[in-house]
Amino acid sequence: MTDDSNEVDLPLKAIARRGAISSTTSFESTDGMFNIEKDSRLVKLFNKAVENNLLFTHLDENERIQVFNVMSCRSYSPDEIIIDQNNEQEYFYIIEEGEVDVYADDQLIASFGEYSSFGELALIQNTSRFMTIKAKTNVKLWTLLGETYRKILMDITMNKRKVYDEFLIRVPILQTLNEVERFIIADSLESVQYEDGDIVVKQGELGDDFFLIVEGNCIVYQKACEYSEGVEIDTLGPGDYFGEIALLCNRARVATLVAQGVLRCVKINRERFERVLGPIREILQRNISRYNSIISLEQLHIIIDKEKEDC
Ligand SMILES: Nc1ncnc2c1ncn2[C@@H]1O[C@@H]2COP(=O)(O)O[C@H]2[C@H]1O
Repeated sequence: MTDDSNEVDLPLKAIARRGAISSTTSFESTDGMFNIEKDSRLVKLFNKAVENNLLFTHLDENERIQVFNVMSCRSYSPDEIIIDQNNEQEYFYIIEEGEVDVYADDQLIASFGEYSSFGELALIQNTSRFMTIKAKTNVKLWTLLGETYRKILMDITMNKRKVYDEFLIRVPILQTLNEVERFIIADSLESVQYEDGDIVVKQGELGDDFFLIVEGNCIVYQKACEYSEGVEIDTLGPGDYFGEIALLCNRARVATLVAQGVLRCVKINRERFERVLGPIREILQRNISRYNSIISLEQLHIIIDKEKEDC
């Protein structure tokens, strides 16, 4: 095995680009490797390799990059053992070049090729993998120690809670929540940024996200019917929210929101919305009637109230 030393010689750089709210922490991985900022080609390769991996889908781009940056590169020749069954360290692997064979008690159980990832069990638990992995060809792969991944995840979570809590505590709609409820929301937030004129949500389209504005403003436009002109009906700013109607009422967006200058938001997807915003669902529903809307939102209320009765 050869450690690709050019990787280690690179200067230590910041591990994550700053998002709307992001936390950057430096880590020294437990296998002695430092953070090495990965170039865009590698980030693309890693993203592709983990695209169907559940353990990465809940991380946003910044968080994934923090994990990628502690991955170490190793090269192997054909037939070289990459890991043997009795090795106590647990790794997750991404193959950049070549192919590997996986054996359990000398039985070939799987083969993996370029851009594939394997060993994700190592990321969630601390048990022996009972697998021997052998290079089939010349192989270049990237490894992540399970322990390092778990530490990063813990640090990301703690940082995110701390950073977001300072924001969430000032959001009017969340005033009734306690600290634990705010932490649950913080864990689910993803930061997004829009440039001046960007359409964030569009009337008539289906949507899956609920937004809180961190910084900047957006203008709310609405049209009375499909063919009429959009009319400016409101402006939203820091601490305001939008996008709840599509999620609460399971219907298309009732307004178009356009960024005015740089707009920084955090968003929660549909799947998490129900779970984390349950405690303020009723307030959100009640507030819909306060909108200065040019289309009737009464109908929506009838639907919501009916749903409540049915429950
Ligand atoms: N006056 C308004 N009328 C309707 N929706 C509004 C208004 N002001 C802000 N909005 C938000 O615009 C959002 C557009 O997407 P949704 O329909 O999901 O949810 C809507 C509300 O959150």
